[in-house]
Amino acid sequence: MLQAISLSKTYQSHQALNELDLTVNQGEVFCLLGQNGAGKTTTINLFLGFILPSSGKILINNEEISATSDTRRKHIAYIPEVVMLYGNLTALENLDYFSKLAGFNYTSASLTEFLNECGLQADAHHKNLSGFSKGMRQKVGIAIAIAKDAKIILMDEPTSGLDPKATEEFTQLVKKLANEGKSILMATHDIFNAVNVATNIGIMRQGKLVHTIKASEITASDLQKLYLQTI
Ligand SMILES: Nc1ncnc2c1ncn2[C@@H]1O[C@H](COP(=O)(O)OP(=O)(O)OP(=O)(O)O)[C@@H](O)[C@H]1O
Repeated sequence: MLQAISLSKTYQSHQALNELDLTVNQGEVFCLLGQNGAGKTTTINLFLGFILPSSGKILINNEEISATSDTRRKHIAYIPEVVMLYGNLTALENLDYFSKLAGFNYTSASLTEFLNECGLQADAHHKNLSGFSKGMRQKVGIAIAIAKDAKIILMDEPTSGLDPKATEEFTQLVKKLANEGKSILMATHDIFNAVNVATNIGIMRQGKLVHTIKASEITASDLQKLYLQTI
């Protein structure tokens, strides 16, 4: 479980995040919506420890995380908008390398299984990543998260630039990960996908979370209306 309690971040005099309270339980997908500059990436960067909060707390499994804590690195995986891995290594080599960095030494059969689980076609397993599409890179990134046994996965705009088929594959994969007990937080501009994939949807405005909605209780069209009224 991932939690922010009254989390704030101020840059000079600009408040990028204002007392954010947010919980992503095990098995849940939380989608953060909001205009450019609303504070979505700031939220993710705080959870990742890339930046320090001005005030407030971050908890993982009910335990407060300090700036230097190892818990964060152990439990959280990050899938950025474009997954940057080694272009001159194959999918399997990248997966093997990053698994070993995290302290796991898998057989090639297990590594292959992780890539299969993420839907990367078998003929791509031995190809260099330099030729991979955004969707294929994302699958390798998610395979690394699974191999590292990360309980929490953070994603920044994962569906931007994906074609509809790749978006659908991504959605099914995220749902499967949530069913397996992962906590997933994603920043997105994709209202339709948010309704499809999320458990909860938050709408941010000027650093504040102004609405939190259960995805099962709203249609994409009503969410779009609420979003446009809110921002
Ligand atoms: N390093 C920084 N220094 C100063 N201001 C910053 C810094 N990083 C972010 N901000 C400001 O904080 C606010 C929130 O930015 P953030 O990147 O979190 O928004 P966002 O919701 O992720 O937007 P986008 O959809 O464009 O990614 C913005 O006003 C931004 O200009």
